[in-house]
Parts: sequence; structure tokens; C-alpha cells
Amino acid sequence: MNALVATNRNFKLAARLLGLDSKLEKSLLIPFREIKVECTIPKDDGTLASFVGFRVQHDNARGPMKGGIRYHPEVDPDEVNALAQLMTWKTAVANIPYGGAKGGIGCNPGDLSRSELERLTRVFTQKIHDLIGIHTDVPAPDMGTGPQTMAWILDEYSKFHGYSPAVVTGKPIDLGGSLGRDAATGRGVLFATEALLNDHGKTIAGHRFAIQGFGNVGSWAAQLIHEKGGKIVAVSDITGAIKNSKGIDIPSLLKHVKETRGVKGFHGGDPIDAKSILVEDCDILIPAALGGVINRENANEIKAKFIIEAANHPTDPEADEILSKKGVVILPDILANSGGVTVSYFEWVQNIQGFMWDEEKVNDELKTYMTKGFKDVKEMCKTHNCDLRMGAFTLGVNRVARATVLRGWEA
Ligand SMILES: NC(=O)C1=CN([C@@H]2O[C@H](COP(=O)(O)OP(=O)(O)OC[C@H]3O[C@@H](n4cnc5c(N)ncnc54)[C@H](O)[C@@H]3O)[C@@H](O)[C@H]2O)C=CC1
Ligand SMILES: O=C(O)CCC(=O)C(=O)O
Repeated sequence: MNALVATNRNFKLAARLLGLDSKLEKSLLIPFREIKVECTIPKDDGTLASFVGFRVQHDNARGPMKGGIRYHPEVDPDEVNALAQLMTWKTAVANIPYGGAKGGIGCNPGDLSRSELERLTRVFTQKIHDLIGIHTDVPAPDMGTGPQTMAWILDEYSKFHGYSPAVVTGKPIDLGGSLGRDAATGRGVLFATEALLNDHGKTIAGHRFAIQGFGNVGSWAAQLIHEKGGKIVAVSDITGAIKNSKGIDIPSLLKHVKETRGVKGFHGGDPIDAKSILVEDCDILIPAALGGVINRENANEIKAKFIIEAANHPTDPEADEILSKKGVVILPDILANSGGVTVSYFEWVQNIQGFMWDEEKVNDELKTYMTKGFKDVKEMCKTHNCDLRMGAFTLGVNRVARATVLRGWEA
């Protein structure tokens, strides 16, 4: 299912549960601003190449818009729209003072050299610098981007507006990045998983996990779950997939991935078909790569009892229905992966204050926010007699609707 159709469907279900005014419902759905720019750069061989970049600013009722920038060949306007909307509900679920936005460039970063990526990032920043800002819209990393990308955006933006570290988060530490931001989404996944399992009288230790995606989010989640005694029995990335029913040695896998840039060829497990990762025999499945991967084609085959959505919108609404009938519990993206934007908020606060926190404070505060987010979502589940996805959506949408009305919205 198209990402925007799926996200709109979840929003509308939540709006009905909340009894939202229909005009307010419509207004909350329409993005504040959609930006589309052409980015032409000289390639290293002297030829010119053009890429299309997007930034969708969905809503700013609760504060500056916030969300990552993705470099991926499948980036398209509907997907960026859906991701921007999800950021609005996510920042509200986390109860941090932001709205939602998302950006992306349709490109394969693996096909571009470092200097081509730098030129592309700088041209994109030149095209959008007037529309982002510390108190308007604050980008961050997502798939295919990272601290270096943020450093280039910071540098290019600062040429126009003066030195502005708080204009992006997820920066290198030397440029005002926060300690703990690199691991934050994966660490948040750990805290959210612990809260969910605790609610079911269980702990991480001894449970079998399968993880799709071994980039920033998937690799940190794997490492932290491994340290807590969880058994990672299968892992995949774009290069391939491996399984080991006795548990994969995650520190060795991390070393292998650092050296070879992928899980393929790792000797501590047997190779499997990459798509089968989602239907592997495990207790807990963590999709940490692309959207829409759990759908009506494979939902019936899923063996996990819990799905932790580290990726954004990995589950189609059709799959949601099938999995719910099977009794599978899904911890939704806008709660499960909110650790990244939560520590981005801490980074922004540190930049504005000009005062750096130590890593222990960052991680302690993150745990407090993730645990509170889970508790608040559970309250909404009780109030509306709904599953965790609708609990999270009603929580987020309600907070944004309240802020919108308080700011003077009238039908
Ligand atoms: N980086 C962050 O702070 C946050 C990221 N997310 C979400 O988490 C997901 C992963 O993001 P990152 O880890 O940052 O990206 P990343 O670029 O660091 O890693 C992506 C991983 O997915 C793998 N991958 C790509 N296509 C695949 C496929 N077809 N099958 C299996 N694996 C595939 C890549 O090989 C890589 O291991 C995305 O959905 C992103 O939106 C959500 C919240 C915050
Ligand atoms: O850290 C941020 O500001 C945004 C992270 C993000 O893009 C996401 O949560 O999907």
C-alpha cells in the first residue's frame, strides 16, 4: 500500500476515535508546506547529474518542525509526505516541543563519491536554506545520511545565516552534536522494548530476535539487546542475510560490517534469503530498514509474537489486521523509534543553551521519555479500547489538535 494512503488511514481511524471535528481533521492532514527542488551537481568525471530533493513541512502547531533527511533511490513525494506526517505525531507522542517534517533526495548514496555527496548536500541546502532554521524546521539524519551530511548542511546554512549549530541535529560531536545521539534511536528501541516486555511480565534476556536492517538503528539496537542477554538469531541488510539459531556474535558481526560494509560473508551464521528475515523463527521481530515491508503477502507467515517498529511505517494497515487476528503485538514506529528525535531535541536544547550534557544524563533522560511515552500510549489504549498503534496515534493527534485549537484555529 502507498505509504501516504496507509498513514492517512491510521490518522483517520485515530481522528474518529477522538471524535475530532471534521474540518480540523482535514486541516491536520494537509501539510503546511511541500518543497521540491532540482539539485544539479558536477560528477567527479566532469559530467552533470540532476537529483530531485524534497522537504515536506507537515505541522508546526507544537513548535519548530523536525525530521530527518533521507538519501535513497526510492524517495518519492508521497513517501516523504507520509514520513513528515508521522514525525508530527511522533514528536507529540514523545511530548517534545516540535512539529513534524521530513526530507529526502532520490539518489543512491552508495553510487556517489564522498565529494559528490558533499556537493549534492550543499546544493540541496542552498535551495532550502530560507525555509529551514533553528525555530522553523530542524533537519537530522535518516536512511543514507549521517553526522557528516549534517556537518555539510550546517556549514552551508551558516554561510547564509551565520554560525548556527542548532539548525541541524545528529551532528558530529566536534560541531555541537550530542553525546548519545548516534546510538539514540537504537537505545530508544531497547527502552521501548523493555517497557513492552515488562508490561507482558517478560524481559529481553533469553528472547530470540530477528532484525531487518543493520545500519545506524538496526546495529545499535542489536548491540544493546545483545548486551542485555537477548539472542539475535537473524540479521539482514542490503547485502544479504544470515541466521544462527544459537545466537549471532554481534560484536564480531559489527567488526565484519565495518570491514566489508555489509553482513554478507559473515562466517558466524548461515546465509539465508534476505526477504525471509521477516518470517524467520523468532520471538521478536525488529524491522529497521524500509517502509511497507510487512504486508498482506507475508503477514500470515510471520512467526514473531512481538514486532518492534524501529523503521518508519514498516507495517501496512492490511498486515496490521492480519497480525492483530494472530495475536501479534506491534509496538508502533511513532513510539518505538522516537528515541532518535528525542535525543535530537536534547542536542538542540544543548546548542541553544551552549552547555553540553554528559552521556549518562542523555541516556537517563532518554529512558525517562521512552518509559513515559509507553505509559501515556497505554493510557490511551485503555481510554479508547484500542491497540498500541491507535493508542499512539490518538495520543499524538490529540496533543497536536489541542495545540492547534489553543493557537486560535477556527472552523
Ligand atoms: N537514524 C535515525 O535516527 C532514525 C531512523 N529511523 C528509521 O529507521 C530505519 C533505518 O534508518 P537508519 O538505520 O538511520 O538508516 P541507515 O542508512 O543507517 O541503515 C539502513 C539499513 O537498512 C538496510 N537496507 C536497505 N535496504 C534494505 C533491504 N531492502 N533489505 C534489508 N535491509 C535493507 C541497509 O543495508 C542498512 O543496513 C528507517 O526506516 C528510518 O526512517 C527512525 C527514527 C530515527
Ligand atoms: O532526529 C530527528 O530529528 C528526526 C529523526 C527521524 O527522522 C525520525 O524519527 O524518523
